[in-house]
Amino acid sequence: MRDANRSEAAGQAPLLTLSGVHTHIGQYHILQGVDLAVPRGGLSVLLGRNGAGKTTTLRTIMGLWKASAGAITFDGQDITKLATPDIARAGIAYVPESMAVFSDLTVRENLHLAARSGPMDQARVDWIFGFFPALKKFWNYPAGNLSGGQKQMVAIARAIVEPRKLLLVDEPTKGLAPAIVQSLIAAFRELKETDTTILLVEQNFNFVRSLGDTVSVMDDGRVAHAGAMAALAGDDELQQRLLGLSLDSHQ
Ligand SMILES: Nc1ncnc2c1ncn2[C@@H]1O[C@H](COP(=O)(O)OP(=O)(O)OP(=O)(O)O)[C@@H](O)[C@H]1O
Repeated sequence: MRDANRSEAAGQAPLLTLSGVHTHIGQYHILQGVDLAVPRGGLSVLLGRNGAGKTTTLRTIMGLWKASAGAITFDGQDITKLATPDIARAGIAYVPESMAVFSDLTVRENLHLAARSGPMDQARVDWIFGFFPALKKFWNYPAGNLSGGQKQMVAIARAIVEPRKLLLVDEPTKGLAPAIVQSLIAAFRELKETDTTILLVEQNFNFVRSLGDTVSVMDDGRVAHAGAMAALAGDDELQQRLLGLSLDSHQ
């Protein structure tokens, strides 16, 4: 996001707010009062060790799990009780960890299927090529032939082939080789420049330390820390305290 816009955003209400959100999955009480704010226009990161509740938070925002208490407000609208298709229509796109990509279809066909309101808008496709140039190169190739990082780009492109206000991405680096992670960092950097608001779930701190504007760290179904990424990135002791084991195992 450009600096002028970023300082403008500083005075604005967050695009997405979770206040005291609880989620039960069956008999398990997973989210235990999540407070989270995603500012407009930047890249926010949700960190935390395995099982902290990051994926459950994304799924609760999307209405795939229903919040049992608390409120979720998106762009001024209470979306806590909306059905998932209505939440998507309100302007939130979700890229799950499993990357919803059709391997047998070409990159073009993958994006075409994701454009629900009609034919793809060529100007928007060109905009996507601007930050994911690999997709232009492999436009007519089966998506199954692409590398893991490129498939991740197809999954993200599918989510934003139609305009969205907020993009939720769950652990895009999972299982990817370091060189491919580098190309994803470059792609996210370009995507940020387009002013798309992004909430990125990650365990790989090195992937997000230079990308994130703000960061929230989850532990045991709650947000244990929230602030500027620059503050966490520059404070080794805070990283150790908040991320401890997950940092050790992912560096
Ligand atoms: N379908 C389910 N049924 C029961 N428990 C679940 C289910 N899905 C998640 N959980 C539990 O909820 C807790 C939070 O899981 P979640 O996937 O949200 O964590 P996470 O922070 O995304 O972890 P990871 O980084 O491992 O994906 C974990 O203890 C997990 O075992």
